Parts: sequence; C-alpha cells; structure tokens
Amino acid sequence: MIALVAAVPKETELLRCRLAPCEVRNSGRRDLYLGTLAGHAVSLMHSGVGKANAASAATSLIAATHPDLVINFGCGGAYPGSGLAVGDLALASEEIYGDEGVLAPEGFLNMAALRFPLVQRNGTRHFDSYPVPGGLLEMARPLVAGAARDAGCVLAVGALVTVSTCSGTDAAARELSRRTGGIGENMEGAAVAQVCALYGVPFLELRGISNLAEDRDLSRWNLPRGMDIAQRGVLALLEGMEKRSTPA
Ligand SMILES: O=C(O)c1cccc(C(=O)CC[C@H]2O[C@@H](n3cnc4c(=O)[nH]cnc43)[C@H](O)[C@@H]2O)c1
Repeated sequence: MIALVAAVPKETELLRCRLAPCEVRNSGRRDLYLGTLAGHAVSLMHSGVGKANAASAATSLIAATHPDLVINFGCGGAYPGSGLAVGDLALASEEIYGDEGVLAPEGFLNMAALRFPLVQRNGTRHFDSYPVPGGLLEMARPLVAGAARDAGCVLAVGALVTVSTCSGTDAAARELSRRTGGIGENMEGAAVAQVCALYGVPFLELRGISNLAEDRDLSRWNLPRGMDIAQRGVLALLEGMEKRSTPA
C-alpha cells in the first residue's frame, strides 16, 4: 500500500480521476480514498494546510492503511538561487523544519540547538531534519526526472523546508535558504516526515513550483501549474515503481 497526502483536494484532482475503483471512507474525521493507481494499492488523504493538519492526517493514514511508503506532494515555493522556476519540480532529499525554535538576539536557534528531539525511535533522535534514505531517493530520482523531461521542465533534488510563516519577502527567502541549505519551502512536508520517522514508514516528497519565495506578488503565482506537475511526478513514480515493493 502506498499512501498519498496533499493539503487540498485541488492538488489531487488528476490522481483521483485515475483511482479505480475508488472507495471513500471516513478516517480520523477526514475522507480516506482507497483504490488502485498505476497497479499499486493506494490510499489518499487531504490534510488541510499547515503542520498540525499534516501530522494529524499522516497519523490517521498510517494507522488506517499501514502503508509501505508515504508520498507528500503539492505545490511549493522555490528559493532564490535554487535554479527552479514556476512549473518546475522539486524532489526532497530531506525535509527540514525552518522556523521551529527560538529567535534569539544571537540569531535563530533550531531544535538541535535547543536539544529538544521531536522524535526518538530505536535509539535515533530526530531534531529539525528528516533525510530521505539514499536508496529510496535514487529509486525515485530517474522516475521523477522522466516526468520533468516529458513536461519540459526542470527537476531539482535537494532539501525542502517547512514553515509556518511563509517567505513573503526576498530577505526572508534568502535567510531561510542560507540557514537551511534548502531549495524551496512548503507548509506540511516536515510534519509528514516526522510522523513517518515515528512510525518507521519510508517517506518521499514532491513539490510542483507554484511561485518563487520572494517579495509577495500573487500575479506571478501559478497554482494550477504547480499542482499539475506535482501530480504528474507522483504518477511517474507510481508507474515506474515495482509493484508490491517495500522501499528500503
Ligand atoms: O498569500 C501569500 O503570500 C502566500 C504565501 C505562501 C503560501 C501561501 C499559501 O496559501 C500556500 C498554501 C499551500 O501551498 C504550499 N505553498 C505554496 N507556495 C508556498 C510558499 O511559497 N511557501 C510555503 N508554502 C507554500 C503550502 O504547502 C500550502 O499547502 C500564500
């Protein structure tokens, strides 16, 4: 079983059209879609926007369907210098909490600096960062690159950053990318990754770039383009992944 999580229904329209047969149940006060997609048994849930929604949806999805893999996807903002433009694809090599911590006179102190682990499991303590295991990333990369090639867009692989306060200025975006090394940001990924780390479930994340993280200018955004390319990336992943495989 592969579990798919996106924030809002518009981000899953293309995939839900292809989910057959499609059964809708209730799980944890959210609709849970069950069906087959590209030969894989799939569960799909809309979390709502933000970390609290994302963590709660990921928890009920994992508890209800015991997936071998969770894929978080949707639109996202690209950081300056990432080489990404609107309509491009970003595949997470890791997810990082960008604003979990303390803003102190000496600068931002993250959870590692505060020595508060967010997850402790099997002797491993996770603070701000949730890396995607190398084998899983290398399996996913060429499949998503194929989707990017077909769509005539760029694929970047790198750290994605999860924020509660989105970067609506050039300065905020530059500072977050400098501090984290991230290529782009969103509002859910690290929370889904954290829950996956707690349950020991492999995690992948794909974002379609809907906007640049920059001085706020909504006329430059293209949400439908970001939502569409993210789903095309997920489809390519599912189509290329071995059926019934349990990713390492
Ligand atoms: O109105 C604004 O200026 C604004 C700035 C950033 C994000 C929003 C959203 O409403 C997006 C929420 C939704 O989309 C993802 N997303 C897309 N672009 C970004 C971004 O630049 N920074 C963070 N999140 C982004 C996010 O994951 C949410 O699901 C509005």
